[in-house]
Amino acid sequence: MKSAIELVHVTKRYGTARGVTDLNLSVAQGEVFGFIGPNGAGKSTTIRMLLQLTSPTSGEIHLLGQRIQGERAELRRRIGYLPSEIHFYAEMTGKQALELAANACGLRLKDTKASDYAERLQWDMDRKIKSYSLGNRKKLGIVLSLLHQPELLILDEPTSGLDPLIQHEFFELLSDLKRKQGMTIFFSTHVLSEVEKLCERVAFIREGELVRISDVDSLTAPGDHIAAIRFAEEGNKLEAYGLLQLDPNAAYENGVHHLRTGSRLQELLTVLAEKKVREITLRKPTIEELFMDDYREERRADQ
Ligand SMILES: Nc1ncnc2c1ncn2[C@@H]1O[C@H](COP(=O)(O)OP(=O)(O)OP(=O)(O)O)[C@@H](O)[C@H]1O
Repeated sequence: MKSAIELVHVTKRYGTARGVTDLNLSVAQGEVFGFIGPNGAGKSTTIRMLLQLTSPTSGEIHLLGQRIQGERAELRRRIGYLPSEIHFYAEMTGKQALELAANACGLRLKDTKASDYAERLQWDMDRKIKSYSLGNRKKLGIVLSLLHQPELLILDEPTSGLDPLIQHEFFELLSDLKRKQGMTIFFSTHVLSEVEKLCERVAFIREGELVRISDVDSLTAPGDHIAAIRFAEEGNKLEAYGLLQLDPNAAYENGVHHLRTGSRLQELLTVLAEKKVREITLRKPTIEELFMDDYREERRADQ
């Protein structure tokens, strides 16, 4: 399959300061790809390079089959971008802002799908921008980013300010765009649970380096669960019942034993079969928890 984004040994330095270091990444056309990392990890730097707002210090970037080198206005027209913070002329209505943007792309607003998108997001484009809540500004930004039917959509922290219902509708819209138009979506966030809902693959970036790229579905092993157990017998049983041997990070809090089974679910069940259990819940680890594991392992390796 052709790639929509290809980073080859991409490094960006700001003077002597780190931006990102030796990124290698390939996003296929039509893929929804999550880009996750804490503040300062290098997400915005990477996005700025994809948008040709800044150049890499070294390495190559290919977008939609073309290498970025110098000014590529034609390529930019095929890309949609939703910035994390959006600023508009306050006295305009949303519709006027859309008209301005449509004209700049050589389009007439009524020939675009703007009103369909606005309806799906329950956004009233006739009000003045100065009256907008954060959520409404975001909605304007979303519609603007989609106005010219881009092949590649780059979203920087797209859901901040959206309430859960609208967020859900926005994700449905993105899934439709992928399914019906084969749009590639590159999605940066530090709200890790979002990528579970939307993305097929995810890359974790930290301190400017990619630490992991993985299919969202295969982030956890089949039997891997987070268990919360309350035994009939009171008190901390982590040692006595051998739970620390199953998971060295197991913890006891307010009468509940928390642990992660990893590949040892069967062993946990054997322990439980011999004890009186009052309550138990099992759930899959979230991406946050998986990410924490990467941190822990690295910290252990550093020590
Ligand atoms: N213009 C700049 N000049 C100097 N250093 C910069 C500049 N932009 C970013 N950096 C540095 O590059 C590193 C990566 O920052 P970046 O903004 O890309 O991270 P981020 O993952 O987008 O974080 P956030 O979620 O906070 O936006 C940081 O160490 C940051 O201080």
